[in-house]
Amino acid sequence: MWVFEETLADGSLLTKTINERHENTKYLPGYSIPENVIADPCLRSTVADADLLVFVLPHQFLRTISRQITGVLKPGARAISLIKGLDTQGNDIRLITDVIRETCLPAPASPGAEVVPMSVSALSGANVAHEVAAGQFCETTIGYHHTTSLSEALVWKALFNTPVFRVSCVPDLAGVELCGALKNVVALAAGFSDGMNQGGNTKAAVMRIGLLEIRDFAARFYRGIRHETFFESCGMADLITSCVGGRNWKVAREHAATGQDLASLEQTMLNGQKLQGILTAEEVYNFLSARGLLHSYPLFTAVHRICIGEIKASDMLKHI
Ligand SMILES: NC(=O)c1ccc[n+]([C@@H]2O[C@H](COP(=O)([O-])OP(=O)(O)OC[C@H]3O[C@@H](n4cnc5c(N)ncnc54)[C@H](O)[C@@H]3O)[C@@H](O)[C@H]2O)c1
Ligand SMILES: O=P(O)(O)OC[C@H](O)CO
Repeated sequence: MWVFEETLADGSLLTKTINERHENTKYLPGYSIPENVIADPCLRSTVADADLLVFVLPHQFLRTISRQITGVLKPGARAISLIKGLDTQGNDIRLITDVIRETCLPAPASPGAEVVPMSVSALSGANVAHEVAAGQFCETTIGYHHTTSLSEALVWKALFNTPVFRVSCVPDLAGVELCGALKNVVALAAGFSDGMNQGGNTKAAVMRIGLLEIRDFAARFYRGIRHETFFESCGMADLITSCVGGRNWKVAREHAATGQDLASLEQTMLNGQKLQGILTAEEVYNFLSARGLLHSYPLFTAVHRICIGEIKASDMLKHI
């Protein structure tokens, strides 16, 4: 397991602490990591011989790591993304799995041979990390490209599925990824609603409107989106858990209740963890704005405007 190296508050290195204590004391304190998982600060040596690569890091760091590993990966290696976010190029939005496929290239099978890009799937679901680590039952969804075969996804299912982590596979890669990324924007909206002391009816309305915007966005801009995907764990279920106890929800609630700015709250409340919703709201806003479509996504638009201080959280409901 590659771990971004950090010096902890007591002066020790994060990788050394993980390997000696078998616990990630900064990001997942209180849970044991199996002894066969070794934290390695060297990205290239970690990935060099891997047949299966699991990408799970805040999406803003992906392009930096892909630059370091391209050409090092084993020919025939496959990847799966657990990242909930999007990538932007100017005013264009890219799926994270596309970025991995295009920028993390394997070495050629023999000198001079054509480089064959990796097959990349996505896993996303109602999977708040500490609950998964505690072994509480949950479900998750693996999305594979609708033009490829189920056998690709079954490799990943064999790796991830357990009696308490139940995996379903759907031939809708874009749908699974978009649900995972866009629910973070809706979770911010739900947090603003709760922070303003609105009740369950209002929050339910915010979540419903948010789910419609997610579905509309996916269907408008991507091919092969399946209606059923929104009822998988990656859809409705992740939206619910994120709006009930996720970090985006928590920080947004605090912002609406106290008026403190979101960036400082992210720092003080999350101890180095990152909010994905603020960045995703900005990316989606720029993408929609460039296409003259902000009016079709009032909730996504209002969330970004609140994040940049253009409107107040207390005015959100007027805008949606
Ligand atoms: N935490 C959850 O409950 C959860 C659940 C499901 C999916 N996800 C998704 O998984 C992805 C990662 O989330 P997370 O919660 O593990 O991370 P996080 O938000 O807790 O961010 C901290 C992580 O970022 C790493 N990091 C810090 N600086 C870095 C850098 N410069 N380069 C590379 N890595 C750096 C840290 O080592 C640490 O692993 C996100 O897309 C998130 O949406 C998270
Ligand atoms: O804590 P959040 O808001 O990043 O959400 C965590 C997971 O994505 C929930 O499935």
